[in-house]
Amino acid sequence: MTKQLLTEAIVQSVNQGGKAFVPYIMAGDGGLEKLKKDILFLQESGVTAIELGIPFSDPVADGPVIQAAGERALTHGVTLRKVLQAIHSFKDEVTVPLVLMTYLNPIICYGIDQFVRDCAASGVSGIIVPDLPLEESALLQPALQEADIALIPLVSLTSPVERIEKIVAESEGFIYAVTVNGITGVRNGFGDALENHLQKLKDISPVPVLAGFGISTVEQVQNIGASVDGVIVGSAIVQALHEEEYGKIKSLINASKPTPITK
Ligand SMILES: O=P(O)(O)OC[C@@H](O)[C@@H](O)c1c[nH]c2ccccc12
Repeated sequence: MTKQLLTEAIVQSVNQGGKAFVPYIMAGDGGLEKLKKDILFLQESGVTAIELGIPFSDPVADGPVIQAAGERALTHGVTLRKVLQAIHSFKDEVTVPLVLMTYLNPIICYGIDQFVRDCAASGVSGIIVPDLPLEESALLQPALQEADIALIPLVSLTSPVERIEKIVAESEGFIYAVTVNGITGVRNGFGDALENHLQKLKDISPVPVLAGFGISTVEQVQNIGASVDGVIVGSAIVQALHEEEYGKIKSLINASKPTPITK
């Protein structure tokens, strides 16, 4: 699937009167056999796209829930290569865009060109590399361009305006607006400056803006979603999948759908 389809999927969720909902899952949490089941469950439950995390030994941006999921996946012997092979094996059944989230090191070990070719062959439409600074994006960009895969930029709350403008100008797929300073994980409140920040991003961005980090409840999906094109929910989904609380996942997804008119 191409990067245009990723953007279109988000736009479509918004045009239908709701918001995009993108769950983050840790590939291979519970073993790679479970990956297909998880992806198809989320797809059938109405998600817009799926962010697929690759387990890594040194996940510097990750909080305790995702770290623990990564460790479980690593115990199952999950690697970047195995994840790409797995999604390749069932790609004909996947209709939602997949965004791969991996740190830079596994990509370098894999070989950049081979990595991008294999992502394209497995139907990946975007990648997120949290430890790749904008200044180094040329490392991946030519190969990704060729393969029609988006490099999704992360914009933090503390990025200065000039930097945000630069990131936004080069953005593809969507912009990942990080809602808190710090690591991933469930949080109860957000800073006062958040709504303004998200609004500003939306005003200047040519691609959709999705907000992520610390979104774990139906209310947060609705409240944060209201300022942007959609939300990304990681830790809450990872935990619920681990505990097989499928109803909880469905209600989070439903919170992004158009609200029925009640008389
Ligand atoms: O877990 P949270 O707080 O819901 O945040 C989403 C996040 O988990 C997911 O997008 C993600 C997982 N690892 C990352 C590393 C960097 C940026 C983003 C991520």
